[in-house]
Amino acid sequence: MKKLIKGGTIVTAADVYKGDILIEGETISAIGTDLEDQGAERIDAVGLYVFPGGIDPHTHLDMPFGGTTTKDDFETGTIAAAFGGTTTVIDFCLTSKGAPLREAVQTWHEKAQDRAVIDYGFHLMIGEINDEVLLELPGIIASEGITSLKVFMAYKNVFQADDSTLFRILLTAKEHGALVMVHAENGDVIDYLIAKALADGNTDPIYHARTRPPELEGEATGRAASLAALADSQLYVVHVTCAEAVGQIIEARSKGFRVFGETCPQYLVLDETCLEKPDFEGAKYVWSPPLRKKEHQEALWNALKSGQLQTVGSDQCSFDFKGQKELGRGDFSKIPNGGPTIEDRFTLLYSEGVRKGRISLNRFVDLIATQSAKLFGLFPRKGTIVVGSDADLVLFDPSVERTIRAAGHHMAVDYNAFEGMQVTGEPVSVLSRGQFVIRDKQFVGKAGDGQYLRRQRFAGTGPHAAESRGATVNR
Ligand SMILES: NC(=O)NCCC(=O)O
Ligand SMILES: [Zn+2]
Ligand SMILES: [Zn+2]
Repeated sequence: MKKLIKGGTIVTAADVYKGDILIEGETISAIGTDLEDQGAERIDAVGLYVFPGGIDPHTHLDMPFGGTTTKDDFETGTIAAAFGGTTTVIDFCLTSKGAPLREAVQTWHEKAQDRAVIDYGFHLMIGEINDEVLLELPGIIASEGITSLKVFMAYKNVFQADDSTLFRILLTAKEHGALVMVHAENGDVIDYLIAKALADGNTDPIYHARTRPPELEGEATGRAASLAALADSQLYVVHVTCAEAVGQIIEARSKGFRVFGETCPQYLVLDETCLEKPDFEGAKYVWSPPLRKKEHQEALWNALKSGQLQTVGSDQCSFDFKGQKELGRGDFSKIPNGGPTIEDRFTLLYSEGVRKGRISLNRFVDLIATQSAKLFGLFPRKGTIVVGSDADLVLFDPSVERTIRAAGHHMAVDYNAFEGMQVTGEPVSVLSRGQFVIRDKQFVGKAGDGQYLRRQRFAGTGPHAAESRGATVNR
């Protein structure tokens, strides 16, 4: 049945205007003022913003880490995402050294396919490079539409790859039209600092931050950018936290290199003092890279505003405080890294960004959806509101004042990292490909309704540029 969204304020990365949206099947068939019902179900959006569904380019659902597995899987995680205004997630498919890449991709399909309530894609982690990997990769990029590859420069002896692997992946990515993503921290030096801290008896959560200083994120970011430039390839730095890393990205971009950056809500609103909370509560705030001193937040907001950082991902990676974060009592290095953020990403960016005058409404949409669609090969199917695009829409009430609480959230964890924060705005209804997933703040979707997304190759470079129809990114 057709649906007519009537009288809302439509917001894209370029425009803000009052209008109606007609949905036929899974896509938008008309946009205009005073559109006729034509037998469509009428949905009143007066007083609401109508945003494109959020795209979360950075999630870890059902992911093993540090001897345990994230609490949120593709069902609970995507339900929480939908409540929060996100209609697409791109999750990291982990691989194991020595095992075929296709096995890992198959495992990730099995985790997601009967559970996701919204659409999803995968990035592929590359931990080593050898003949098998080089043989398999082009086929996976082409047939699976996995057009982004992830390299960890930290987590020594677990995920960390060496510089030669990163460089060769950058070359391969250029050849086959993929975007290389890096977790940029100097894992070797961090490994030494952790061992030293523990040997000195410094075991509390705050030492997680002290052993991963911003200089080591800046250094790794600059190194990755230099290697990308040398390879004439494209680089996306995930979860940027500090002025040092932002500076490296700005410098690389000023020289014309294709270097992009993402930050996350936790780095914009929380700071290092959270790790000092008593009774081991600081463990709730252990992310890598760590939360920084408050002064770094200004550099992040400025870079989001000016376009030097392109996206805000959640880095959703949730572990219970009880039983999971507690694995690191007496040894901070054993605290599973990550936190629950998928549900609050959208509203936090609106509330802290738009409402506090740090970014415009258009920039909000660009950061929460459009740039991710462009960088990760989903535009214009997703990330905007145009005739022919998927009807992934968020009806958002900008006037609601509320307090974030674990008691009311939909993630499967026993705490919320933003507990007690006052925010303005709330998604009221969320549609994914024309179907309500959230209607009047109630979940009405179905596990398994989310579809796997084969994504286009990276836009604008290499022999595959012509395949990426019209997708320009903010350079
Ligand atoms: N960020 C974090 O602490 N956990 C998730 C894994 C990663 O992205 O490094
Ligand atoms: Zn990371
Ligand atoms: Zn991550």
